[in-house]
Amino acid sequence: MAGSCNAVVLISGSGSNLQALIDSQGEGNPLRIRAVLSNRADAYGLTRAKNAGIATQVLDHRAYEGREAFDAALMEAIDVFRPDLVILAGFMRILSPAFVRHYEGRLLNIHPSLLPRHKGLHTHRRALEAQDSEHGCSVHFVTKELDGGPLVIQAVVPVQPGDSEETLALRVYLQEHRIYPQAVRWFAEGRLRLTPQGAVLDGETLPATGHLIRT
Ligand SMILES: Nc1nc2c(c(=O)[nH]1)N[C@@H](CN(C=O)c1ccc(C(=O)N[C@@H](CCC(=O)O)C(=O)O)cc1)CN2
Ligand SMILES: NCC(=O)N[C@@H]1O[C@H](COP(=O)([O-])[O-])[C@@H](O)[C@H]1O
Repeated sequence: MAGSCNAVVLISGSGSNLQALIDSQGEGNPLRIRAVLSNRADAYGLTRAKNAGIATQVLDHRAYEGREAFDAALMEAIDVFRPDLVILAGFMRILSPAFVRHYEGRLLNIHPSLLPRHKGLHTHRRALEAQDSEHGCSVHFVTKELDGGPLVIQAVVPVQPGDSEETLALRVYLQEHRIYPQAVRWFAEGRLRLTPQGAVLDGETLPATGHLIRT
């Protein structure tokens, strides 16, 4: 990664986290997003990438016979760009063990909950149904355990009386757009890495929560 950190971003939807990462480039940040790949052709994130002059490609998972076949095609498409880092930014497919093995240690994800609470989908609704007083978002290294990889950063947001899924999601999004660019920049600068002991930042193993931010 001499000088710059080549990244490929995987999306499935709006791409607001992708936009935050695009906007974080430059100003001494070694991050260089070389391509954006989506499993959905209607993902608005593809438009964001094109507007930023970034290469895009769609691989529709429904066109493949099973998860492993899709993941094999995805790896082939990703490796064309020889990435130092693969970033999941609202990518809504569970990745096979073969995919994770291939990229482990250079594969990050952002999840809209305070992991390990509310792994999986529909996290804002589940936080409200559980009457959680706090919610938030987590950046983690991706492992074969779904949403179970070592945490890098978490941002905590309060759940407010009368919150709907939409109002809570907006509050979480604001923090996602802060913590993901920060975590990615740490990796791009060579400060963040995955070890058997967990996520390590500047030589120090991070706590189980990762770097915790309270808003
Ligand atoms: N092996 C891993 N794969 C993925 C991880 C991970 O930690 N390990 N993180 C997810 C991201 N994610 C939550 O942060 C997530 C994405 C998708 C799903 C899911 O159930 N997907 C369904 C399809 C849903 C759809 O198409 O709308 C599926 O793949 O069958 C759960 C969690 C990314 N992958
Ligand atoms: N389990 C994965 C998951 O739910 N990821 C979530 O999808 C949204 C994508 O928004 P975006 O496309 O605007 O970045 C984000 O809230 C992200 O945390």
